[in-house]
Amino acid sequence: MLTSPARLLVLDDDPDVGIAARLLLQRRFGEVRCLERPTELAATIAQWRPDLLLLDMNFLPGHSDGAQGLSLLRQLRQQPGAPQVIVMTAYAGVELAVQALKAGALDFVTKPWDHPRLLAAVAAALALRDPSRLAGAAPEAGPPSALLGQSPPMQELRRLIAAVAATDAHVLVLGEMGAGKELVARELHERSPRRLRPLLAVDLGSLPDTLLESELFGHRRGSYTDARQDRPGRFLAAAGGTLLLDEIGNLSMSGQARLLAVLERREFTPLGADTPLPLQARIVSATNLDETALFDPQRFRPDLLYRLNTIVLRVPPLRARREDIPQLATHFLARFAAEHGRPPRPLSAAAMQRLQAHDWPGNVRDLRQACERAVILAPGAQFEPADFQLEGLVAPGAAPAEADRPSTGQTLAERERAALDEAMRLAQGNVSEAARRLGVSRAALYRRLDKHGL
Ligand SMILES: Nc1ncnc2c1ncn2[C@@H]1O[C@H](COP(=O)(O)OP(=O)(O)OP(=O)(O)O)[C@@H](O)[C@H]1O
Repeated sequence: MLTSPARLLVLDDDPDVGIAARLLLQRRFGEVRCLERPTELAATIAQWRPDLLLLDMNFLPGHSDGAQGLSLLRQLRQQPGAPQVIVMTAYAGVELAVQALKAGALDFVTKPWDHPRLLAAVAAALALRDPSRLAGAAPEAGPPSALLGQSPPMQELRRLIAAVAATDAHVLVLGEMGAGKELVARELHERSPRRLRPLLAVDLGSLPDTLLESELFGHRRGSYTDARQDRPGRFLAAAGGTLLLDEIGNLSMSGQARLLAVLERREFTPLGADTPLPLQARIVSATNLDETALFDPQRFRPDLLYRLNTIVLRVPPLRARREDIPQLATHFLARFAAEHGRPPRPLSAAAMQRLQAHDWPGNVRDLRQACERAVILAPGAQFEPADFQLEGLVAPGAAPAEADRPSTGQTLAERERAALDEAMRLAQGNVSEAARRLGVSRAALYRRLDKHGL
């Protein structure tokens, strides 16, 4: 898509910086003008109306505290219609970056800059101002979708993702474990103007209450005994990008209260800091709690839910979209064959039927794992039903084969425990390896091991 060229203004007392910025940015984004003195800034903005200002933080020789840049930034924020600002400094510590963001900068880069980093920051800033620029500014940045499945519910989900991606609305992703909630959050980020900034995820289920604020809000050096240096929290690190709050349903009541305060005020205060910072990350939250539990006020604050669920994306369980199974299975089998150095092999018709008939209580993650196991263990030239070891399978209208007969009365919890046991055994106790085999994060595995007392 063609978009109108952007207007970029660079203010830096070093003319070489202006030349370098023009060489890098002009061809890609539009016109670049350079100023060396802050006194020319107001008139240039008024007359030329730039979309974005790249602002040096120090103009007087020997100064490195960024005070001049900060003061200019504050003045600019008072002016309606002023451009977005990315600050540049050779002396960026977290301290100055934090102050600049607090004063209203959208982002910061250090000099000498890293080209991809500066290009990404500029593209993201322009896209935030005008999402239609994204396609023209960085066509290679949008990867093909990783979210497979052409069933009607998946098509509907994709349509919703496309519709909300360009907005800043908070999104709540609901679905059973392993259904693809994190992948949906990634897809949302990748389709959004924020995709050139980070997508960060915090697993609230494994984060103790005591670490919640430091992790999300960050802290200043000395704010508590172990805080030896400043640490930007996730809210700050995801500025301009997306923050996925995973397992939000596991957040304690006090954690819920603290999160609510941030979302209401759209600002947060790092531990030990005096003034708040603006919340510039888009919040996407996810949970596998079912909706009855989530709407239980004893468990989850309705006022927080109301903030989080501006848009709700429901990821259907795999058993509700069995027509997606062939595509997913074929994809996983090919991928794991390549990964494990095995030749590609077809699925027999019986195996495909078997996979489609299975209920997949652990959803796509289960299917993925069954496919990896089959790739490693299957002896024949094609995959047969028994290669997937689907104990517990009851194909509708069909008696299960002897080898696949369900182990009597096993509950989901028992099967989860058995899967954990098996993964830990195969990984010889190595948690990272076991987590990889199960397709979950280390934190999620620890939580589940803990739940089962393993
Ligand atoms: N539609 C899909 N297409 C391709 N891969 C998928 C799809 N859905 C899920 N997966 C894969 O299945 C695995 C589980 O997905 P994901 O981690 O997104 O699930 P989740 O719902 O967030 O799980 P949990 O609730 O346990 O955290 C991942 O490896 C993911 O890449």
